[in-house]
Amino acid sequence: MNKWIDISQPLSKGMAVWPGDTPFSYEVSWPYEESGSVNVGKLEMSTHTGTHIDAPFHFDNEGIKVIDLDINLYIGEAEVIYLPGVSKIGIEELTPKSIKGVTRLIIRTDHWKDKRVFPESIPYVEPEAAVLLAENGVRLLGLDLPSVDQLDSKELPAHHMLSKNSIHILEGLVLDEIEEGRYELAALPLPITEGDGSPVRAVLRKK
Ligand SMILES: N[C@@H](CC(=O)c1ccccc1NC=O)C(=O)O
Ligand SMILES: [Zn+2]
Ligand SMILES: [Zn+2]
Repeated sequence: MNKWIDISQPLSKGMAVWPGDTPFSYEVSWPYEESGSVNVGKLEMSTHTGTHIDAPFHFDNEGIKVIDLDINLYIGEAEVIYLPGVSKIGIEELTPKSIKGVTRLIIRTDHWKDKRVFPESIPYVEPEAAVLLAENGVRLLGLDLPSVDQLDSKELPAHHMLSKNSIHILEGLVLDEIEEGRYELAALPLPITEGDGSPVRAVLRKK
């Protein structure tokens, strides 16, 4: 049996977050010395920190929230494809890859090399690609990038087109060591009832 591989960014102080967003912080707010029996921690973070999923509510006031997401999307068979050096992820880039019948598609670009620094620009998903992905059966798209849209986009066309085509989004994966092929994926969101997104612990196991 193959081992599970962690493809999540460690959550730690000073980690890269979206410019202007809440920095990640963890502290022991009630230390052992005070409580007499336990350390109790306190977290403060953006829901879009590190490896995370977006709920449609993130980009649509009428969209569903994290608690309403189908957990079956985030566990199961996944296909990893490698698109090194691309400036966008469009029909042209996807056509050479066989993605027929793939429910969970994970794209390794290697574009975000130093995860300690937020990137200046990223390859983005072309809205038309969402239709092609949906036609092939994709329901979850995971990437080693902090967004599926250009970083300065206000309209977020890829987020909207993916969502319109029933494709959910998993961002900020660490895929440096992951070869193309068929895997099992688990990347479950936390049950944040009002959530617009959630950090996940994402793991892969080669099939
Ligand atoms: N769409 C990005 C996040 C994003 O756009 C964002 C995250 C935190 C603070 C501001 C953001 N966008 C602001 O224009 C994502 O899905 O992670
Ligand atoms: Zn996000
Ligand atoms: Zn996003």
